[in-house]
Amino acid sequence: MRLTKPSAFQAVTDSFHRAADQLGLNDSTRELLSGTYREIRVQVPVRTADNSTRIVYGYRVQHNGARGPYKGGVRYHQDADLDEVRALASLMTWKTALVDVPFGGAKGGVQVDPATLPGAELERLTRRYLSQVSYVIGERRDIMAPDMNTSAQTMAWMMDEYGRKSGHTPAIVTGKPVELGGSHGRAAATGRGTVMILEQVAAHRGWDAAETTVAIQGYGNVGSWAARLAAAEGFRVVAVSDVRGGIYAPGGLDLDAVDTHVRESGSVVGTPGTDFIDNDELLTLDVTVLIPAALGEAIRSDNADQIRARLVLEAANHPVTPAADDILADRGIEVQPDILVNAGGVTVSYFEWTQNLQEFKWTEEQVNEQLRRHMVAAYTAVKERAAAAGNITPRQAAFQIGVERVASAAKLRGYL
Ligand SMILES: NC(=O)C1=CN([C@@H]2O[C@H](COP(=O)(O)OP(=O)(O)OC[C@H]3O[C@@H](n4cnc5c(N)ncnc54)[C@H](O)[C@@H]3O)[C@@H](O)[C@H]2O)C=CC1
Ligand SMILES: O=C(O)CCC(=O)C(=O)O
Repeated sequence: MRLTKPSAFQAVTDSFHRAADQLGLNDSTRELLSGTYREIRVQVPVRTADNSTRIVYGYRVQHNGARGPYKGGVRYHQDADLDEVRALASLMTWKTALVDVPFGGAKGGVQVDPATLPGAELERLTRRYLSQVSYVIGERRDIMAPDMNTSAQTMAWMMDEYGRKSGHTPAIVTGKPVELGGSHGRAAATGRGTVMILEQVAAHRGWDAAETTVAIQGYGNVGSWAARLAAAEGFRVVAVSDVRGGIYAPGGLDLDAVDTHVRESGSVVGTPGTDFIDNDELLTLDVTVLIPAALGEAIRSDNADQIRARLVLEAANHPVTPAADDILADRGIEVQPDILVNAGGVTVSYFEWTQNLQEFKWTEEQVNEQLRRHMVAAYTAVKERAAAAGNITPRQAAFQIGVERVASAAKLRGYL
């Protein structure tokens, strides 16, 4: 029984400790892997349109680099504090290990609501943040990428700013525009990886795609690509949402109409032919599959017993708290974990990085084929580990695999 709400970092570390118990890790290994290697907080002064200065705070947390350079996105959000960034950085360590790309784990955050930064302020903030953290990053040290409220444009500004001091260095960030050395397929990769996992589970369970209904919270980069690609594979996407609310059409959404409405109005809400639902209602719809693809901790102990989906695919990072995870497991609802489901993004980031280092471009077909190879291998490893252990969840199996690989690399390097 948990009496106080754990912080985000404590919550994701809970999964690490469960894996560490199951693997029988010794104390020094546990201490090394549960902590972070380096955390920096920087002041980011931003000159505003009225010629005053606004100070915001940015973070970069490098969690573990045993398997390769630190790797992870940068989030702009008013709640992106050090604890949240730490939590997200640690997830990157287990994620890169699980999908077997040669990176460690890191994450960045700037604690600001980007909607409050008009015009050129967002670019000035991005350049200043990059410059403040430039002492700890590098194309073979720590490589950034987009996350919530950051985009290919943000990465273009970061690459350009880094290049002012260090010379043209495309591999310093991934998720760049294709014209600047970004990889074909990176924009869609996290949503595509999510749908690859959906296909695997559906095949395993014998679900017919047309009968499989899907609700998605969040219609940004990840959620919108997951929706479009799931629909393209024949799944029935019945509900999507964004920060302003959600839309529902039991027969299936017309996603072209949704995209047109988003382009014109900035929100999914009000798409013709749909009913309004709020985000709480979306989470508790009677659907086959629920895909949280927005913020962390969307599913908590206060709403976990109302979830009616048979499968939760964690496209967002840490969308299910540990207490909610236990409730869902007790209720027989399968949860496929973030470090597997949303790993398509960092996998294609790895392909982008290698393309940049080799100064060579892959086709989109090559990218998607290699992405499928990594995603299916990771899914299969998780399924087999869970089956062999008998009584562990996919999350526990995924963490066991990730933690085992990082512990092994740390030992081989002589850290332990
Ligand atoms: N972009 C990427 O490649 C990856 C992203 N992720 C995770 O996926 C999630 C979504 O990221 P992106 O799609 O990149 O962000 P995004 O900024 O492109 O889109 C976020 C979406 O969530 C909605 N949203 C924000 N606050 C909300 C709230 N309180 N309730 C409901 N909806 C809300 C926004 O309106 C928007 O539709 C995050 O948890 C992120 O960490 C994970 C792996 C890679
Ligand atoms: O593409 C990347 O390097 C990192 C993506 C990310 O931040 C994540 O997987 O949470």
